[in-house]
Amino acid sequence: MENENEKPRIDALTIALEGINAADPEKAVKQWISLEGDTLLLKDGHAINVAGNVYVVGAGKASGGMALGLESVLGEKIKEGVVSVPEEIVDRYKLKRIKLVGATHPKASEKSVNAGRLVLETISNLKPEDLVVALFSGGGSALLEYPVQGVSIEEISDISLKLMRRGADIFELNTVRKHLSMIKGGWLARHAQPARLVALMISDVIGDRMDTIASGPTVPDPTTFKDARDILVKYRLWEEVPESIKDHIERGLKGEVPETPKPGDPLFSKVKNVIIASNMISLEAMARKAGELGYNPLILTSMLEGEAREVGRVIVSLIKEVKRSGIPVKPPAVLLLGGETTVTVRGNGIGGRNQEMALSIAIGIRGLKGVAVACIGSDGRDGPTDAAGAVVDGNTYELALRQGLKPEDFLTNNDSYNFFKALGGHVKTGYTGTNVNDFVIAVINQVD
Ligand SMILES: Nc1ncnc2c1ncn2[C@@H]1O[C@H](COP(=O)(O)OP(=O)(O)OP(=O)(O)O)[C@@H](O)[C@H]1O
Ligand SMILES: O=C(O)[C@H](O)CO
Ligand SMILES: [Mg+2]
Repeated sequence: MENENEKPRIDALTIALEGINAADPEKAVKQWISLEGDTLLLKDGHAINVAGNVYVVGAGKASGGMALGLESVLGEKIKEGVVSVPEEIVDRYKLKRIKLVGATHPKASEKSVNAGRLVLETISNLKPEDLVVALFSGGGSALLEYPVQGVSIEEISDISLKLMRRGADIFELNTVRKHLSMIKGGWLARHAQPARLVALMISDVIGDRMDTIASGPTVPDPTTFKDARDILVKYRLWEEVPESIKDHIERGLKGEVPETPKPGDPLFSKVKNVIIASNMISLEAMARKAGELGYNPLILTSMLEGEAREVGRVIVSLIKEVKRSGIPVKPPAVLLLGGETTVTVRGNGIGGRNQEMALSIAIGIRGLKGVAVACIGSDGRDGPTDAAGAVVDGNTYELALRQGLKPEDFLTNNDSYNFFKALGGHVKTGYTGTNVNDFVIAVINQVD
């Protein structure tokens, strides 16, 4: 019967929206900070005097919403601010004190350097009583840059693209970018001296390493010029990099140019870095919502990685075990996973890692009663499509066959978008304005 899956589908979507809501940039800032007289209070109890001027800087796809939240808390306290966002959304937020500048992502450009120049100018020649509030989120590395002397932004964006295409992960990519920048890797914090600095971050990085989020402009950098060189060697790019980049890294290796500021550097005694939204924070919010809906929630991970279709098969095995033996959690249950899978695209179809995972799960849960799974990209864009992801249940497979759609064929062709377009099941949120990676919500009732 179909209606036994209707409620799980609706509940899966309700829970998913709770996860996106928990990562809302404006709300997250307002939940994390408050102003009492001349004291800025953080949710973790940290208190900062704001008797001096307050300057705001930042960059990232969610940083416009963060700026909106900050203005509503600090208002007139803010003397001035510059935050870099994707040029497509630069007019989306109406701000009074903070200037949004449009730059480019995922490829950095002169617009990113312009934003970098404005940011550095904003926090130059400050006083000890001044406060800098930094707002960083995913996409910040491309949106904000100020290259080291002698290296061009084109050279940085070209080597970044080559590293991505050769499979470098975000930690490796940002290790290289930190060593070619006057902002990344803690340099922004040094530039802000002698003012105090609070950095609020929305994490799109698996494991939430703060030195990697937007390449950590305010965070001590444990990586070195040697790490950067080794990464370029690992991806067979050391012989290909422009002379300017090779020369700078070699001078860094010889100590002729300064290393990025390291953990333990006294400058960070006046810096406070906090993550105000992340995949785990959203998973915890979704677990609370699942509990309110009467389910036993279980968070399994916020660090999910691997080939989407294979990860889907593992999730199917977890669902079947819950139904069969109530292990690791008794039904009615909700399993919650987060992270960022990958897709090796071989076919000529259209899709995204969340839609592909949902299709793989639909194949595996065929015939299960009372089971629905939603796979969602929190930024609202799954792959080059207008869907955030998809929701499937134990009937999806049969429904597809009845319409002459063979799920396995669409999976083989990496054509998940067209599968859900034909059958239904797309989740469309529009651009959410945040990015804390992907969510999987598996709702499991015990109806048989
Ligand atoms: N036909 C397809 N089917 C499944 N996945 C695809 C397909 N085409 C592209 N992809 C996947 O979509 C990914 C790009 O998705 P997306 O644009 O959401 O990137 P992202 O990592 O989320 O970047 P951002 O942080 O900017 O959102 C690629 O890494 C690729 O693996
Ligand atoms: O901009 C970046 O570096 C990535 O989105 C990780 O935060
Ligand atoms: Mg995305």
